[in-house]
This record gives sequence, structure tokens and C-alpha cells, in this order.
Amino acid sequence: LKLSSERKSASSVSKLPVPPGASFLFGHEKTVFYEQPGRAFRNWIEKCGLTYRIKAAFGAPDIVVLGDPMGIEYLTQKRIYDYHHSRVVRPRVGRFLGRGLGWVEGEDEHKRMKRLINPSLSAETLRTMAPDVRDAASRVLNDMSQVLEANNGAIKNVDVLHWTARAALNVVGRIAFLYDFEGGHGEDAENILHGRRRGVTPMARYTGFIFLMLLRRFPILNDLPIPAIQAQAIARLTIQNGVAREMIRRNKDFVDKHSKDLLSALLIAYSENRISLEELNEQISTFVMAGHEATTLTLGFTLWELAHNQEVQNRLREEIANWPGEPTYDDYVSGLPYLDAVLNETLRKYPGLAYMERVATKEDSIPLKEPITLTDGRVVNSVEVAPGQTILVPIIAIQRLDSVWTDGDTWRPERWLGDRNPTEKMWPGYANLLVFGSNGPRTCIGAKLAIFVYKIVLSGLVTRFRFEGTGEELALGIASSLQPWLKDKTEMGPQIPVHMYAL
Ligand code: HEM
Repeated sequence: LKLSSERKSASSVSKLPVPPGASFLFGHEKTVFYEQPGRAFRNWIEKCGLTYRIKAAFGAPDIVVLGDPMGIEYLTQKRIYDYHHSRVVRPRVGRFLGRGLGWVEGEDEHKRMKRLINPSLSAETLRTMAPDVRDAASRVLNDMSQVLEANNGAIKNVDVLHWTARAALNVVGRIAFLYDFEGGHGEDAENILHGRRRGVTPMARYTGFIFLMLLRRFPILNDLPIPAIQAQAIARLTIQNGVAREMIRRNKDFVDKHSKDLLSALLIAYSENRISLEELNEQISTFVMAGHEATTLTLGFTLWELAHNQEVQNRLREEIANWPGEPTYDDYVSGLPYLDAVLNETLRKYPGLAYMERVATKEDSIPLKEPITLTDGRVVNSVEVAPGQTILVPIIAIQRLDSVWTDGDTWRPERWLGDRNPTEKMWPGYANLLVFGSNGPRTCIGAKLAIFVYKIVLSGLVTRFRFEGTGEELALGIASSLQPWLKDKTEMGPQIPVHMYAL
């Protein structure tokens, strides 16, 4: 008792500014959920500053909303091992991806897994894989060309996620797992992609609010056989019960010790008893899922924006078409500035992980760059938190702040060219965004691969095809990752419709 009251008095959370409008039952969380992703947090940043607290639903303890760049840097780079995934997020990561690198907690275990996987996703390895990435992407692009040819060069209202998912899965299968997903049209690929779709159906979203709130309050619900929760596991189980076993069966006796791909690295570790069969399976599902999903959506959002910005589309096509020969890995990293601007702008406006949520395991003092005025009038430049404190980094809100980006909701790649306003360089992380995390130990390990695959696939798409808008409107939502639904047609599931023409 003594300990807990000491901790309580050390925390300054109850004195943080709090926005108006909390409901008795749902706190601020209902507003967060029903507005477009990030919108509520942006409004509250304008009222309360970069760091404040919100009331949680069902009387759960207040949540600290941390938008301060120094605070985020401190938490994610210096102290990330003291801030764990919450009891809501962690089971969800386990269900969607598996109990692999994204799920593990504890510095030693996490570092051990990272050491095992890092070499397979390094720039050095990716450099050698360029021909395979190109080849695996071409397989899907060729399929698209054929479908267009069969339709006299034009397809109206095509869901581009159908194709970007197949491209991303086909590439990750080939280069990370020596596995042929048959252009994303094989039975395995269909099962994984179909399973994933079921996991993020609008059903999952609309039952989602009450669920999420109840889960926060009663994490034990995670273990009950609730359909919307179980649906999140379908794609992972498809992998673990089929594809992963097949990958292991085919390759375990022929591992090339010099091979740099992820499957070989995992199989070598397994054969040397450094990892268990269970871990092998969990890592495979983690990397098949994480390896294609966010890339699929980022490519999809890009095509949506290009379809609505013909000038950008033409300029991008021109830059790529004018490149002599095939760009190498390094050319893709730094030689095509407009392609890079299109990528950054899409990552800024549509971060796959819209909100990052962590829970303090220790008492801590989080330093802040922007001082805050507490409700007792004191001006401070740190937040004192107690163990168990939930902290939410509103990534999508930060990346769209008008005070930083001027027109935060506008997709405008040009903003990335030339000198940028210094305020745009405030946040730590890739391109001063938080889209891959923020350069700390738990930052996205697949970022280089994702960027490379994105650039190769997008280059192929815009040099072969032209995209136009359909007149539909997108309504973004969150089902663990940022999802595109169609306005007033959410029951149709996530999709990005465009008209597509052969060039
Ligand atoms: C555009 C594509 C991608 C985006 C936006 C993205 C975003 C992120 C973010 C924000 C995190 C940090 C999560 C956190 O700290 O809570 C993360 C972690 C992770 N990502 Fe990615 N990711 C992408 C692509 C990939 C790819 C291609 C792979 C695999 C090849 C991958 C594998 C992972 C893994 C395993 C983690 C967990 C890392 C750890 O906890 O140490 N991601 N990703």
C-alpha cells in the first residue's frame, strides 16, 4: 500500500492538461474511434499542446498522449525496453503476426532475435537480391498486363489492393523464404490474403470499439472464442499450419550456409539448436505477414493518390522512364528523388501503424522539448509516470499536423523536394517521420526491404499502366493497421478502387 501511494504521488499524469468533451462512460476514446484516424488527437494538440492526457472508457486509468519529439525519442530510443506493448496490443500482435520479433518483450530476448534476423534484411543483403525482387515483381506485373490485354487495355473499378498484395507477397516469399507464391495466385497466397481480409472486415471494425474498450478493461476477453478476435488469427494460422511447414520441409536438409535469405538463417539457427521449432514457425508467420501487409497498403494508397493527381503520376512516370537501364539497389535508395518524394509523402499521410501504444513497466520521468502547463499552474518540461501507465504516440496526427506541414491532409510530394522548413525535421525517424518507429531498437526491421520493394513495384506499375480515380471516396479506419474502406460502403471490406489502363 505504501509503495503504491508513493508511486501515485510521483506521477504527474493526473495534472496533465485534458481536452474537454469526455463522456462519462467512454471517456475520450469514443471520439477517437469515430472520427477519421488521428483527427481527434490533432484537434486536442491544438488545444492542449503536444503532450496531454485523455480519459479512457469504462473508468480505466487516463492515457498519456505523447506527441513531443524529445519525449518520443527518449521513450523509443533510450528506454524502449521499459515500455512494453500493452495487454491489448500484444495479444493482437501475437494473433496477427505470431509470437516472433514484433511480439517478444525483454531486452535479452529481443536482442537475440534481432541478431538472428538483421543480416537477412540489411542493405548489403538487399543489394544482392535486386534481380530476384525485380523478377518476382515482374511476375505479377505480367499477370496484370495480360488481364488488361484481355480487356482491351482498360479495366474499370479495379481494387488495386488485389494486385499490390499479390506483388508484395510474391516478392517477400521469393527473397525471404525461397517460396513461390505463384504470382500471388497460388492456393497458399489466396488463403493468406483471404484470411487477412476476413481479419480486417468492417465487422471487426464496428464491433471493434466496444471490444477494444472492453479488452482494455478486461484483457482476459482475449482468450475467449469471440469470432471477431479469432478472425484476426486466420491468416497467421494458414501460414503456420501450411506454408511454414512446407517451407521447412523443403529446405531443412539443403541449407546453404552462405545463403543470406531469412529462411536459411532461421533454419541454420534451428539446426544448431539456437531456436526451437515453435520459434521457427512464429518467426516465419511474423515475416510473411509483416513482410507484405504494410507494403501492400502503402502501394495501394500511392496508386489512389496518383489516380487523383495526374500531374504527379506523369512526372513520376517520366523520372522512371528516363532512367537509363535498370536502377540498382543504391539507385533506388538515392537516385530517383521524385519516386522518393512520392514514397515519403504516402508514408506521411498514410502510416500503416496510426497509433503506437506502450505501457510503462517502471517509474520514469519523460523529458519534453515543449514545456507543458499542468492543471495546478506549474510549467514543467517532463512527465512523471508510474508503472502501468499507458502512453499513446498519435503517429498519424503528428504526421498531418498543419502547424508543421501547413496542409497536413494534402498529398503533395513536392513538399519533399529542396529545402524543407526546419520544423518539419522535428521528429526522430526515417525521413523525420514516425512511420517506421523512430530509429530506436524496436524500429521496423523491414523498412529497407519495404522501401526497396515499394520502389521496384511502383516503378513497374506506373511505366506499364495509367491510373484514374473512380469518383468514390475513401473512409480510413483502423483494424490494427490503417485500412481503406469506401465511404458508405464499409461492408465491402478494405479496398482501393481505380480505373486502370495499359500504356
Ligand atoms: C511500408 C511498410 C512498413 C511499415 C509502415 C512498417 C511499420 C512498422 C512500425 C511502425 C513498427 C514499429 C512498431 C512498434 O514499435 O510498436 C514496425 C515494426 C516491425 N516491422 Fe515493419 N513496417 C513495414 C514493413 C515491414 C516489412 C517489409 C517487414 C518484414 C520484412 C516488417 C517487419 C517488422 C517487424 C518484425 C517489426 C517488429 C520489430 C521489433 O519489435 O523489433 N515491416 N514496422
